[in-house]
Amino acid sequence: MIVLVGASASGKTELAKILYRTYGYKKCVTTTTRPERTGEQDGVDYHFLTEDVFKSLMAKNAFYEVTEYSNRYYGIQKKDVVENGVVIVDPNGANALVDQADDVYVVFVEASEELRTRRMQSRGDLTEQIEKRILGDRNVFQLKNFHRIDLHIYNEQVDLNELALWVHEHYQKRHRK
Ligand SMILES: Nc1ncnc2c1ncn2[C@@H]1O[C@H](COP(=O)(O)OP(=O)(O)OP(=O)(O)O)[C@@H](O)[C@H]1O
Ligand SMILES: Nc1nc2c(ncn2[C@@H]2O[C@H](COP(=O)(O)O)[C@@H](O)[C@H]2O)c(=O)[nH]1
Repeated sequence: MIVLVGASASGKTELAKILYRTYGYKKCVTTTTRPERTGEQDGVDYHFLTEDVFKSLMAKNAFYEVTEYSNRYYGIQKKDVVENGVVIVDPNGANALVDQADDVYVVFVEASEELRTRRMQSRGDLTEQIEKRILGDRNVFQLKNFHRIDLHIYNEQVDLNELALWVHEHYQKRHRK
């Protein structure tokens, strides 16, 4: 499983879409209590749950891990981790998978704060939310917070198709070892 990790608007979602579309990876849909953004779909982008339902699943030990981000819960349900999958999580999620799951390949996606701010503005995020994410991400996405990184990539003015090919090839190479 490819685990994509990176700060907000580093490009993880777009990169993942190419991995599904072009190379046949399957999406591991995670679960959140945050509201849907315009264009997002329940069961496709996330499993969107109320806090009560989320907590009842926690009580049933349904998650590999649960984290809080921007005052909302996010979690990887055990049932959603599939073979040849791609999952997008923060360092807590990546560490939980590295420690507990098989065949985990962690890809850290980086882009500058300036570019990420512009991308968030273009997708219509609120200014206050952007500032909060930029500041919060400075602490969260530090190398020291990861148990392991297998591939470190930079999505700064590059062709995302080439970046996706790079990730796919490196992941496959590791499989052939
Ligand atoms: N290499 C690129 N070239 C052009 N646009 C890009 C590139 N990478 C990302 N973008 C654009 O930046 C925006 C943010 O990208 P994306 O949604 O993939 O980020 P993300 O890391 O998944 O963010 P979040 O964690 O906040 O959901 C999108 O509108 C996307 O189209
Ligand atoms: N540890 C986990 N992190 C997760 C999970 N699902 C998503 N994420 C991360 O949350 C942020 C915010 O995502 P957004 O869609 O609200 O912009 C992002 O960094 C994701 O990587 C999860 O199950 N566990």
